[in-house]
Amino acid sequence: MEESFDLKIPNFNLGKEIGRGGMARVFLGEQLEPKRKVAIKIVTPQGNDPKILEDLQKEGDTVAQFSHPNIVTVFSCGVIEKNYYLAMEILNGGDLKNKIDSGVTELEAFNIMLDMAKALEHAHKRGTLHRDIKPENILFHEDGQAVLVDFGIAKAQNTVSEFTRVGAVVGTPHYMSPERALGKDIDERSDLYALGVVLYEMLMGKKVFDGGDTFAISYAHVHEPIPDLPEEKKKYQALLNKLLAKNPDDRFQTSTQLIAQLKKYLRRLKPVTDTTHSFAPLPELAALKKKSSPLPFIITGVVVVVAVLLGVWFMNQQANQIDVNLADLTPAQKIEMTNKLAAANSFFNMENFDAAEQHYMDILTNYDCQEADARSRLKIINPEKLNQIIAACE
Ligand SMILES: Nc1ncnc2c1ncn2[C@@H]1O[C@H](COP(=O)(O)OP(=O)(O)OP(=O)(O)O)[C@@H](O)[C@H]1O
Repeated sequence: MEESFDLKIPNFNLGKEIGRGGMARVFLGEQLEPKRKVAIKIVTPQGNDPKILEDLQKEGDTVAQFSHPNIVTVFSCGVIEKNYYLAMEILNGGDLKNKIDSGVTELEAFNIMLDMAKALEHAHKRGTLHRDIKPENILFHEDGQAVLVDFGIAKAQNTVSEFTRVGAVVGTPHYMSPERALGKDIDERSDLYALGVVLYEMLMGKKVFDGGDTFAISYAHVHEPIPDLPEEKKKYQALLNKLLAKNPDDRFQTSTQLIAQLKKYLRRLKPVTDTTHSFAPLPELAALKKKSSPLPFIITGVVVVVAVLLGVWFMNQQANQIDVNLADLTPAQKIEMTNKLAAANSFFNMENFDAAEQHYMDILTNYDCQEADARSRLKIINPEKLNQIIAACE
């Protein structure tokens, strides 16, 4: 892909083409003052629609105001001879689409999610939606940091009718929220839905709804149930369900809420990625559960783990903040929680305190209503409360 493009942009030299999208071509280039290497995207709207150029310019100006490590840095933008150009930093670590093709670890997936949620938080707080979250628009620096690109294109494409756009311009309805597929107004929760689709794809290596034409896929986003993750990834099902809820009111309402949740998952993923066994599925759980009641071990385990973790600090806290809404647990959830308690106990019994603590945290994260950070979450581990939970599950 070494084609050149004969367009004179003041203060820039255009180099070779490095990529091509639905409406745009991207070139390497050089800014003359201040001197630096740049990537230059050039959009030539079909039919030279001045409204599209106007929208692109508006969004380019908006994104140029952003200053965030996970949003592409824009140096300059403008319209020249009915072409829109955008000069930006070069991102030469590839895109997420390619990364998914070669396999993404769970830790990588959650780091990318966190980077993207932070990018969206920055944009949303400034009143800008992305509207076209997809793996192709998530690029990487060489060091692996994920960067969100393509805000301007997304907004401008909205000037075209949704389905025309999907069919003819963007070419994919795969990341489209149900409300968007229905032609309703969208807000930041629509971007978060799309990010949920990206999470599914990173975890499973395939799209959440695929097959059929644009309308079939859009229909699936509106009506088809969220697929079940396989057993070894079940721990992410609740997060996925919240991201991909059909009703925006059932999703994370803000990127900030999502960030808090992702940090919890990352805290649990990070220490265990090198020791595989800690997060591994536990096929022996059912047997363990039959052999012994976890109750006495849990109580002892919790006391020791908490004491080790928090020591005197914890002893000074009167922890009684947990608000487990047992009435809301389904029978299946109760069984799942009992299994988790058995797992926590068995790790504790094997003196694998790290893994035990991971499981206790998992239980608390999934079955309490607190949104506090890990420190205050640890405060709420107290034997009496866990005792009540266990009793209610038996
Ligand atoms: N800042 C950049 N640095 C390096 N490569 C880039 C940069 N921006 C885009 N590219 C690459 O240029 C190609 C085209 O980019 P573009 O954003 O138009 O693609 P796209 O998102 O696939 O298209 P569309 O948004 O129309 O579906 C992609 O391969 C992309 O990875």
